[in-house]
Amino acid sequence: MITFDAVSKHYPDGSGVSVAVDNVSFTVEDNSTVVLVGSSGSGKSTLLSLVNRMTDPTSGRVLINGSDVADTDPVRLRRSIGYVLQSGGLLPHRTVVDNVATVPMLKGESRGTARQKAMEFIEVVGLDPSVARRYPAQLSGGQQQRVGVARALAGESDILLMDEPFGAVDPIVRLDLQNEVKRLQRELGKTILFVTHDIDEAFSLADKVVVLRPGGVIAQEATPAELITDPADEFVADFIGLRSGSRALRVVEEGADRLIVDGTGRILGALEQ
Ligand SMILES: Nc1ncnc2c1ncn2[C@@H]1O[C@H](COP(=O)(O)OP(=O)(O)OP(=O)(O)O)[C@@H](O)[C@H]1O
Repeated sequence: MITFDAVSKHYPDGSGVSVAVDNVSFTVEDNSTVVLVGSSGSGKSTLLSLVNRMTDPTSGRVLINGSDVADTDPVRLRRSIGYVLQSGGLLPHRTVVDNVATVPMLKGESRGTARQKAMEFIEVVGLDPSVARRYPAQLSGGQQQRVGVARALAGESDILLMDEPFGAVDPIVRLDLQNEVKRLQRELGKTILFVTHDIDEAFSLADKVVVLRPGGVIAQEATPAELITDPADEFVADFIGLRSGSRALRVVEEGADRLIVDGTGRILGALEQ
């Protein structure tokens, strides 16, 4: 479980400070996916970077399974947490298998064992084993992102941090990758903190969505169904697009069921009773 406990992060800004995250508290339960959404600059990436200590908070604490990350060596912490970035972050001069094997090797596995493990994760993310000997530049964008996910999984951490991981791939591949993340979460029981600008992606992946407003403040923390049926205020309703175009979502009662329907009449899902 990841716990943000009254976390703030300020950066020096000329003569004053700029507030990236302001007194944020929420938890990511084990085996669940929490998605952070919010306008640009609302502190989403900063919140992720506080978990693996790429940044330290100005005040407050981030806890993993009850232990303050401030008490863990940052390098060890980073090796123990999977991190997937939009750019993929693959090493261009290493083959796919060696990219994925990097973390197991850093953790002390022999090259042979690390490569064997890497091959397993390459298959877990749905890549053909034949891509293992290629270099990142010889892969499509979607394949590169799968390698990024495989590399994050190869650390064998329960926790995955994903910062706009599918922002640069086309919509069809993106759907595919989202389904892959859902499958991995189900099958491998991961605890995932995910950042996206895409509200459909958030609704598709999240057990819980945290909507941030400018200034790094939580506007609402809720399940997708709660956000749709009971947005906290106009900012949230506008942000999730409740009142615009084809996304004008509404709840329709159909006998005993409560269905979520979009502006074109398409049924998107059913609310739990
Ligand atoms: N290293 C830094 N030094 C100074 N200010 C920073 C630094 N990193 C982030 N900020 C500021 O903190 C605020 C939050 O940034 P952050 O990248 O967390 O937002 P975000 O919600 O992820 O944005 P985006 O959606 O555009 O990626 C922004 O105002 C940003 O300019």
